[in-house]
Amino acid sequence: MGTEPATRDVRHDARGAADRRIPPLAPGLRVGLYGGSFNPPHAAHRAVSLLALKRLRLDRVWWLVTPGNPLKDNHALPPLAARLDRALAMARHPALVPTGLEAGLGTRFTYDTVATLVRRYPQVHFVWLMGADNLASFHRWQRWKDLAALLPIAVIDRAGCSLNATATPAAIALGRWRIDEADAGSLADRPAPSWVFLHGLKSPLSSTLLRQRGVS
Ligand SMILES: Nc1ncnc2c1ncn2[C@@H]1O[C@H](COP(=O)(O)OP(=O)(O)OP(=O)(O)O)[C@@H](O)[C@H]1O
Ligand SMILES: O=C(O)c1ccc[n+]([C@@H]2O[C@H](COP(=O)([O-])O)[C@@H](O)[C@H]2O)c1
Repeated sequence: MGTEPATRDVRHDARGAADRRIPPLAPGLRVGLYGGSFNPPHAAHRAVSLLALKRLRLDRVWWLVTPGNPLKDNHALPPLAARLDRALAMARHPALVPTGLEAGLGTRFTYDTVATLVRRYPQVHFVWLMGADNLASFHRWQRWKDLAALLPIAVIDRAGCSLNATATPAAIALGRWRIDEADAGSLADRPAPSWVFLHGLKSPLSSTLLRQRGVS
């Protein structure tokens, strides 16, 4: 009886460590990196991932559940372990892999995370995935031009964002490296910078909406 809480803590710590590890990787794999707060995860996260898997011909999509978006106020952000548990429940697909690896690496800025991964796994084809709203604020991300030079990027259309997403500072600055959507299947093999805007998903779902409805 007296040892029960301690035993539970040990198990929790072991789980926590596993959650923060880099998932298994083989050379040549095509891996989408899909960063997010996932507060809470929702069906559009899954739909974006499945669209990217198919259209970009990826082998996996890792959901990088962030310790905290550097541009957001995170005071009410639930703990990483809780968001990861919900992400695992939402993903329900062998190729969708929620992970807390940024907490394990000790990185918070996407540039630092991606720089670490591409350096450690030079034979893996990583692609950054994000919704169109993030393209609109991308020019405020730390070292965003350097990030765009590290790996190809796919931007997925989002309800309310598509009209102006491609007229934003980052989209204009990176304009000459945009490829045709018809060539999306080759994005993972291309040298960076290279990016594509994927239409075909216009989900109005958001974590904000779910929190407002009290669903989270
Ligand atoms: N409906 C959607 N369509 C396309 N992309 C989406 C959609 N919802 C989320 N994303 C993308 O998923 C990634 C993770 O997003 P996040 O976890 O912040 O969810 P969110 O719904 O945008 O949350 P919040 O409303 O709290 O900002 C981001 O790149 C975001 O642009
Ligand atoms: O690196 C940055 O400067 C940076 C600024 C804003 C957001 N990001 C990343 O963008 C991803 C999407 O965040 P969010 O909160 O919109 O889901 C997530 O992985 C964040 O860490 C990264």
